[in-house]
Amino acid sequence: MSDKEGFFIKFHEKINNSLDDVSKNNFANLESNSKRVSYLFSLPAVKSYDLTGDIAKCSKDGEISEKKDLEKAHQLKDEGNKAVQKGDWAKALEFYSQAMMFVPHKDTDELSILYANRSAALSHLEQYEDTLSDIKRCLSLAYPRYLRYKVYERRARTLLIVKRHQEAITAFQDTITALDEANNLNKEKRQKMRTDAKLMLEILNKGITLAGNPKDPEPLRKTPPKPKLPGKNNPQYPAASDAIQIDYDEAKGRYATAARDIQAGESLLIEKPFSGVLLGEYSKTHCQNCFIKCPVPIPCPRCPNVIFCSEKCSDDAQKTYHSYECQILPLLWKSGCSITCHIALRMITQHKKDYFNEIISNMEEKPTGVYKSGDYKNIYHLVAHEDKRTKQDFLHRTQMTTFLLKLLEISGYFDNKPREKPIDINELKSLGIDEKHKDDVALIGGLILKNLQVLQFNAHEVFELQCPKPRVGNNVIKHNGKSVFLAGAVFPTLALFNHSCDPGVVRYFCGPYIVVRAVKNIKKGEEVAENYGPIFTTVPKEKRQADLKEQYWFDCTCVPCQQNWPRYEDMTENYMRFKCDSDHPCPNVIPVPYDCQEFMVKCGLCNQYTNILKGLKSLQDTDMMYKLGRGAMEEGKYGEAIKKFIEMLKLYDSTLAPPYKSYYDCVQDLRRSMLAMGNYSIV
Ligand SMILES: C[S@@+](CC[C@H](N)C(=O)[O-])C[C@H]1O[C@@H](n2cnc3c(N)ncnc32)[C@H](O)[C@@H]1O
Repeated sequence: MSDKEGFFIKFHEKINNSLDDVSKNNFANLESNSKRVSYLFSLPAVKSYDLTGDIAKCSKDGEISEKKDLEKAHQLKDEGNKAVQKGDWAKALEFYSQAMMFVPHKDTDELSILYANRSAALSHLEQYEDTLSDIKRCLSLAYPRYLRYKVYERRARTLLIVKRHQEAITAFQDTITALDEANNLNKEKRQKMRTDAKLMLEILNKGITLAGNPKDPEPLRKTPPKPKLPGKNNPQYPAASDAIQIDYDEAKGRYATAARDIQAGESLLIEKPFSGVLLGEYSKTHCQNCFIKCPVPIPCPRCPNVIFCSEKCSDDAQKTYHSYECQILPLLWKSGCSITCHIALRMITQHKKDYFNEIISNMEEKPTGVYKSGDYKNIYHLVAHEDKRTKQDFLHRTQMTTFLLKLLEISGYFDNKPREKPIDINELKSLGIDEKHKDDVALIGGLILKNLQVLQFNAHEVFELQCPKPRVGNNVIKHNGKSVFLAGAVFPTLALFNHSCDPGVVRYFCGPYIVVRAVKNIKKGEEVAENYGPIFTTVPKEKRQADLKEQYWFDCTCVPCQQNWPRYEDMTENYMRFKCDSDHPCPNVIPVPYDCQEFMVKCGLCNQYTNILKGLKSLQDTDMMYKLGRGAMEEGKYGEAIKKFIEMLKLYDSTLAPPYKSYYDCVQDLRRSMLAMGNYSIV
């Protein structure tokens, strides 16, 4: 194990080895999560466990977390200024952004200067909405009064470019007023700026009067709009459309089915995660709160560890989880614990302790009523397979819980007082938690242990497409992007969908929202299944089944598994799979060779005849449609491509039964075109 991997695995091994058989047996007899956690914490070997040795190995000079550091901020600002002198505005933007992350909270004047400098870089890079945002931030801080004329003038000129003339008038007026305090400017320069601003005011006022005093256009949106389901939502499961219904059976638990015929392309579910956590390696490039890439970040006021895309995301995080996680994040990352551990912790830090104290009394009752994505009780009742767990499994997860609880204690969570100062390694000399938090250990520890079990089966990866830089004059071709795993999250309604090796849906992300769309036509009453990893077109049945059993603890009985469908590369194209189109609905498939001379073929099941000529005629145009769809895709016209692929699937479905290659070519391209609608970044 390298230090880079952290100490979490070693920690488990050591704790495991330090427990005697009696303790392990006692533990095995415990019947609730909270008893398991409390018991482990009562053992001297656990209480006295010293974490400092483990941590020291993976921290530089015993430092656990990076601190705000004005000197470092100054160095980075200087680099930014040098980049400006070379005219490299993109580099300047990067350095100023990095510098901001290290400015201590109290040094608001320094931060305001960085915002002002960055607004200049953004203006040169023609990112006008960002320029205006940074100017606003700069002015809301302690930006020196004698310099304010500069940013007011930049604001005025930027507003002119984006044609917000009414606002530009105010900004020019502010420039003139601010010039009174510009005591660093010599008289002539000051006078010239004043005259220019007055002239602009005259021109603007005249223009606006002539145009009939029109309203300014709305600012351009920086964040993607919240996606919306077309049509009606399911009243019981509002994150899903009314085309989805949730059914239950003893063997499969809950699963989604089609409440009516669903057309390929339909949006079926849009949901925000109950909890989601960005991977540590993206904490300086993507928003901690909504996971979108942010080239113009705003820093956390207290730590240099994370960035946010907007004040809204920053506020959401600061008011909840991040105030507690701020100081413990580096330790969490360095420990090498999984993203699942971090989500289990976030599910706690996003609410105050009192919230859990209030809801715990009726937690075991099955939730009824509207299934809301923000309701912890729904998460608590997701599949955890508690009855199938071994004592070793419980012990392992309870050990994870002890570490997370220790971090919570250090974070100030139990005292409802977010920690301000960085962690001192000596605080980790013992894993034990102060006696006064005994009840918290039982309550919150029990919930973390439950979260860890639930997340094992119900968490999803959050990804974005990383697209290569386009050649000059080209569109960004997003379907060629690489899917990159950014974060982990739990989506409570999506977690009710079961798996199939031939899934009916695709999922992608718009900001923090997951969007689930049909990639096939699905008949009323049929299952709407998603995919947990292995797909029949690429992975052999034995491997799919083994992986699903190991990870999700079920035996897959989907149609491709039952009928042993061939992988894509093994699909033969020497016959077509006609659907029996007798008057009585018949599920049979009639294999017809390509060189078949007859046009009426008999079904071996219902003995009725199917007119294959009619079917072949309807498929005549599919080759051309596919070419057009692919062509649109290559030009980045994904809406057009999707339309063509959907039309094709309709024709295929009216005649042939999968699996066959051209059907999966079409489904695959439909899937790729839809993925291109989601989050992406240029690399
Ligand atoms: C994300 S949950 C899906 C919803 C779950 N059925 C429920 O009742 O809440 C994953 C779990 O559902 C069950 N499951 C998923 N797909 C299945 C399938 N194709 N057949 C049987 N069980 C399945 C397994 O128990 C799996 O661990």
